[in-house]
Amino acid sequence: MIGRENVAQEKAFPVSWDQFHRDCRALTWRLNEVGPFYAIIAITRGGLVPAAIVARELGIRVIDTVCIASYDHTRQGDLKALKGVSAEVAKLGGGSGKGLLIVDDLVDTGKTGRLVRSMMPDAHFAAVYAKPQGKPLVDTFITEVSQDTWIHFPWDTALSFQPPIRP
Ligand SMILES: O=P(O)(O)OC[C@H]1O[C@H](OP(=O)(O)OP(=O)(O)O)[C@H](O)[C@@H]1O
Ligand SMILES: Nc1nc2[nH]cnc2c(=O)[nH]1
Ligand SMILES: [Mg+2]
Repeated sequence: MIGRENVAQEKAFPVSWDQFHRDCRALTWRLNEVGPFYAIIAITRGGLVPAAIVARELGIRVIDTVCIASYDHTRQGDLKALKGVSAEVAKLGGGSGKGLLIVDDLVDTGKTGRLVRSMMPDAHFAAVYAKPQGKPLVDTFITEVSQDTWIHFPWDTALSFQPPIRP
């Protein structure tokens, strides 16, 4: 079990729906230069949201999932691959993943990315956000945040009252 408490001075990086949508569009502009892709593989669950946006922008209708569980809120446990890519989509990628696009919301330590890459070594791996440890695993990303930053996604958060800076 890797505890996030090992990471000193955690900073918060809240992302709104609007910002996330814009960052996904920016990611797609970059991916459009690299494709075309036969299919998108979303790493669940966080990758489902950017995968839908990227698929819409690139006109891709074949979408599969690789289901990985590792974090229990902010603590990372052992990685569990709950579901791999379907035989049909694996065939499109010729067994090595060539021409397939893997999408996730972020790479942090890179453990999830490494596992998925081992399943499809020639696939293109894109994430919206990247931390330094995970960055070498992704082919395309949009925004880098420091390793001691926790990204708060809009599907995990809600608007709430903030006390004023000067009480
Ligand atoms: O680079 P790593 O340190 O492996 O972390 C990155 C992974 O962690 C989060 O998923 P999580 O396991 O929390 O599951 P979820 O997508 O279902 O929320 C995130 O969506 C990435 O998939
Ligand atoms: N929401 C969220 N999940 C993560 N999983 C690994 N790192 C992060 C992060 O910074 N934010
Ligand atoms: Mg995830």
